[in-house]
Amino acid sequence: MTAVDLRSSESERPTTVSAGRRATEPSALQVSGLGVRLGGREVLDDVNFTLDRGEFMGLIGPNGAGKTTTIRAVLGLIRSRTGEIRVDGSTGHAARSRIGYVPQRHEFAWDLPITVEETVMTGRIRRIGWFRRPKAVDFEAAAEALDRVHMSHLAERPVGELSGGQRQRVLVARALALYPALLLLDEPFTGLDMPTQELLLELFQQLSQEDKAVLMTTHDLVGAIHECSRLCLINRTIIADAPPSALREPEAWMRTFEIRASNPVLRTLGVAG
Ligand SMILES: Nc1ncnc2c1ncn2[C@@H]1O[C@H](COP(=O)(O)OP(=O)(O)OP(=O)(O)O)[C@@H](O)[C@H]1O
Repeated sequence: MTAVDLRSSESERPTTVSAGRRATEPSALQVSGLGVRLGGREVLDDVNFTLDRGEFMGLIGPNGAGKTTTIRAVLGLIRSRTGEIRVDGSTGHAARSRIGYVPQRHEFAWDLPITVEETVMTGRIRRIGWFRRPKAVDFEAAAEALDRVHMSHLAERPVGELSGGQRQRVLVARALALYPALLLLDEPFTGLDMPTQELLLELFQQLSQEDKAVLMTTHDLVGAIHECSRLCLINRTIIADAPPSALREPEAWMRTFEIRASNPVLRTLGVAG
């Protein structure tokens, strides 16, 4: 059985401090020399990056670049061939169990006969303990998380009845119910209308300003350039890692997406030569 975390809800809640890593504290996430082989192919090779609290990082690359694989490796869901992953300075399972993870929407079993609130509560299952009942602090955390995604009014609704945008918001609340210091988002905007994208984007930015570290994979390049504080361009390995303002030259984008200098997307991104 998973150990129950006895911390009170007060101690779980983060204090809001200014963004940026203090000299004495480890990075929220440190990926060093990560290599992953899947199906006999080298999917990731020597991937290196760090993510500090206060940062909102976009992990960007073409289909099959290894974005989801990177997230799955950080979560410990797949075995890496080389390298080391540290969460809050630790390689242990305990640190990983406090990562907030928002999977791609289709990965969740939406036909489960449970309500929105119960779905959010599944995000705290390790803390509650398997086969134990949630306590007042768990209900408080779930309510707070639902409130942050503006879904409190649908708490009693069966999840199977929700729209795509509402489902995405529930998945975000499920991750937030754990009060994570590190939040991993796998393509959170796919198929969402603009108001829902705006709501979530604003929330992710707020979370990073609340001293959380936020990592998002996305195919919305323009959105990432405008909204993320840092971008990692990946194609099997990290090709560039910098704030968007420092990625004004087309070469790194061309290498990452394997496109020519004449590709109009470069003009859309404002990086054409
Ligand atoms: N279980 C698996 N077995 C074999 N190969 C896999 C497996 N999972 C992923 N791959 C391969 O690993 C590579 C990286 O996949 P990954 O899903 O990480 O890419 P991605 O950057 O997230 O792509 P997308 O933008 O299409 O979601 C792909 O070539 C994919 O086919």
